Amino acid sequence: MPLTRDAAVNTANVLSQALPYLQRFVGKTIVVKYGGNAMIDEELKSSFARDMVMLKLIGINPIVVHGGGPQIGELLNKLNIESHFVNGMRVTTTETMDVVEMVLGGLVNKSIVTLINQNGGNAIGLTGKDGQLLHARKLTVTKATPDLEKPEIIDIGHVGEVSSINVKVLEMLTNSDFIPVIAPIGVGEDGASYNINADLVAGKVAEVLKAEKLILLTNIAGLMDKQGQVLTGLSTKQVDDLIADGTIYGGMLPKIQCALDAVHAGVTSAHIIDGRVAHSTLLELFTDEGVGTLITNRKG
Ligand SMILES: Nc1ncnc2c1ncn2[C@@H]1O[C@H](COP(=O)(O)OP(=O)(O)O)[C@@H](O)[C@H]1O
Ligand SMILES: CC(=O)N[C@@H](CCC(=O)OP(=O)(O)O)C(=O)O
Repeated sequence: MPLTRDAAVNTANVLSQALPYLQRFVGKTIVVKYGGNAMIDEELKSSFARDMVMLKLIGINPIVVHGGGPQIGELLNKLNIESHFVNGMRVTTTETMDVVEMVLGGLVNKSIVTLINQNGGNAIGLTGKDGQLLHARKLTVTKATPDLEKPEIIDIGHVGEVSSINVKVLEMLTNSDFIPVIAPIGVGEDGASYNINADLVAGKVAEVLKAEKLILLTNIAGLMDKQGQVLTGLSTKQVDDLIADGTIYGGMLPKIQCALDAVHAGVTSAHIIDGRVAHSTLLELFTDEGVGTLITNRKG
């Protein structure tokens, strides 16, 4: 349907208002973490894919890292395997690791790649095994005990952290106009698979690429205080206090940790935004309002 004159003028105004942001971000790399909880319905998934295609077309370099926690949980459920989490990380037995690899590297990765390609982009899906993109080592998780000198070490199985990233693979793809879509599975020195929290992978990718922004799309309006108000412009000290008093828990723990690590390592800003809002990435990048929690490297 053709636009009315008013609607057409409005569209032109919106495009024109985006000009200063375009000037700032063209040529820059933006790492977007697409959480499994933000993959709600087909329309929303399609709006995400269109945003990535549009960024690439206008000369911004999007790198997608995806999650898929709820999708893994669904298949584990069908297989009668229980899900357990420690500090927001899935306890990953050998049996669970197989399911994680199938769901993330197969189902979820290929559905995002297909959507981007259907919308006119050129996406290539990778797990950390492809081109040895993500080298991983076992993650050590500790729990405080009354004896502060000796925290208890908890074994959560095949859960990893990124030890190094083969940046050449990403550079090769992005220089050839592809959009990399990365599933958070790492490879150990012995070739073993590691399940890595997708937020942590996105944060590390943003760090090594010296990205302009790390955008974390999730299923909540942002980082909230106890009253449910979205918090923004937080310092490291404030975040530590919010973790200590239990305001930040579960899946928000790795998210906030990787956002802080990324900005400390030189990423200009990290954003935790509501992936349930259509075109939330474009709103965050190209409007003054923004749509979530902004974290920058502020001391205090
Ligand atoms: N302070 C907080 N503010 C907002 N969400 C929080 C907070 N603490 C914990 N959460 C939880 O973290 C969840 C987001 O993490 P997670 O479910 O792992 O998302 P994703 O799948 O997008 O990575 C929220 O839905 C919320 O339940
Ligand atoms: C170790 C660990 O917890 N890995 C995650 C990987 C997927 C993920 O991070 O998905 P979301 O971003 O959708 O939560 C998991 O198994 O659920």
